Amino acid sequence: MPAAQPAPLTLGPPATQAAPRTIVDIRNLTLTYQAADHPVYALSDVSLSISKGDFISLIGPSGCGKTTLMRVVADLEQPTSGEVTVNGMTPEQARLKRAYGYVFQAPALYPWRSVERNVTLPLEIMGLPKAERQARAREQLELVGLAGFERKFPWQLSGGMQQRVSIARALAFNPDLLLMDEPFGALDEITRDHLNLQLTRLWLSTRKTCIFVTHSIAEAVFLSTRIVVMSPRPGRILDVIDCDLPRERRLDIRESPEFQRIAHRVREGLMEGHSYDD
Ligand SMILES: Nc1ncnc2c1ncn2[C@@H]1O[C@H](COP(=O)(O)OP(=O)(O)OP(=O)(O)O)[C@@H](O)[C@H]1O
Repeated sequence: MPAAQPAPLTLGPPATQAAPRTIVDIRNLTLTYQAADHPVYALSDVSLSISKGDFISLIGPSGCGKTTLMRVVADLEQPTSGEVTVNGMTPEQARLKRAYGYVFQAPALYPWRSVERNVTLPLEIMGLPKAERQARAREQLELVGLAGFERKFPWQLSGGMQQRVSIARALAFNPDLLLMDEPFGALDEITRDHLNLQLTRLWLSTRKTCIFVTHSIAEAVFLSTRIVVMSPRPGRILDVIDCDLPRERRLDIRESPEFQRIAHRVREGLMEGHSYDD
């Protein structure tokens, strides 16, 4: 009998175990924050199942709980009631196993570390050898179109480039799931178009499961396989819309009748849940 091999570094379920098709399962999730003087009803009875390879956008009015929902999946908030599993694990287990990468609204890079050393930071914490850290960082920086920028510092890059560095950092430890909280919200429209294109290519080549928060209907339709439309607070799911456009998307798909039809349905959902009287 061959000698037992040392266990490989597990970044998700063990390789021998077939990956579960459902990556994120949310059942009857309710979350109430206890603010100083009153409860804040952030989420009410949210149920959603996200399959491997899905690109899900969460869209809804400001304050409807989109970030809260992502933070529950990431084990950064605890639900008041309901169940959430990530890769078949509790959010806490998934966090400890580094099952997801998280991209915040602002790039949150360390200004004193080079681009490469920002990307290698989570790998340093995991204790990977230097050569492997560098190889992985270079690979991820190439994926986000930043090959050649390894030695630059964040302050030498544009906002869009900084956000690409934070995506590379989130991908560096090869998580199954990528959580992105309005990563392009602060960028101008042309840069945003460019990053949307790059993100679809990245998603196509890596087949990561993505949850993406946005306020832009066009961005949601362009990127997603499914769009989750949420109501004003307390956030509930109003509609889940399949985006059955071809997976390989160019920007001019936005002119197509099918794209317009989906965008219209998202807009209708948002208007239905929202009062515009004031
Ligand atoms: N730690 C907290 N304590 C109390 N209330 C909170 C806390 N975090 C968020 N909230 C409130 O919960 C609600 C949902 O917030 P959340 O940030 O999830 O909304 P959002 O849909 O992501 O908003 P936006 O689109 O503006 O980013 C808001 O009313 C917010 O003020």
